[in-house]
Amino acid sequence: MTDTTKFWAVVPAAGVGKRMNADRPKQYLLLAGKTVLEQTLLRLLQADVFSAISVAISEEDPYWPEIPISCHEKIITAAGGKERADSVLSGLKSIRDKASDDDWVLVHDAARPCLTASDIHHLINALIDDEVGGILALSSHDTLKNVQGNSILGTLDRSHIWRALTPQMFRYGRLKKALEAAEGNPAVTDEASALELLGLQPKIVEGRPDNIKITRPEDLALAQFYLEQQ
Ligand SMILES: Nc1ccn([C@@H]2O[C@H](COP(=O)(O)OP(=O)(O)OP(=O)(O)O)[C@@H](O)[C@H]2O)c(=O)n1
Ligand SMILES: C[C@](O)(CO)[C@H](O)COP(=O)(O)O
Repeated sequence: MTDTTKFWAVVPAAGVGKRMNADRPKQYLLLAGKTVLEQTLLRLLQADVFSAISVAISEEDPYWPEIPISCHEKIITAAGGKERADSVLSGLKSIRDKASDDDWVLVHDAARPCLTASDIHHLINALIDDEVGGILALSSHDTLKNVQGNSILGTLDRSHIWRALTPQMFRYGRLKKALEAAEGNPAVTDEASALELLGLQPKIVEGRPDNIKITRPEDLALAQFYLEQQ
């Protein structure tokens, strides 16, 4: 890495949060006195490593202009897309005049507010000299079953099954090209899967188990607990 390499963050925050069954998108629900999105952005800013943070916001979003952090000097707003991958690509395009192809981009879900600055630096330190990049992930502590309907077909080798988290860290140019090549592909639910489609093998870096994604109603209380413990 040259000492001119910069770090950028892209935060997909344009989802509707269907599984949350709330009166607003989950990134705008209150968590420890702030919105989920503000908590997430504060975590990224606390890492003190990003040249800028591009936040992909739905064009129907009335909440974003009302939260003070949207005016932060390091925050850039991008238009969200139909799927998460489209929002991430839009975020990448919003910094194309600033980022170099060899700069690192960390993509982090708005819905993961319990990320710690230490895990951001853990991921960067682990991959800074890597050829491809990679992701924070969690190994499984449970027995894993291959299931069809409600029947068990067999037991999986848990050493080969990891749960992908975010941030996911890749070089700007390669990530943008991979997502452009994968546009419209529903199998691309994270950045690593777009790189995999190019035949690359992103690395796994074990992350903290409290870096949960707020997805269902019960996740909010768990996130509150984790923020209180950190
Ligand atoms: N078109 C989309 C869809 C999702 N996201 C973001 O991607 C992250 C992870 O996605 P997920 O947990 O699936 O969020 P939602 O799509 O909002 O949830 P649901 O599937 O329950 O609607 C979230 O921060 C979400 O805001 C996005 O930026 N653009
Ligand atoms: C990117 C991600 O957080 C990795 O686990 C996850 O795939 C995003 O949530 P979604 O429900 O797949 O959109």
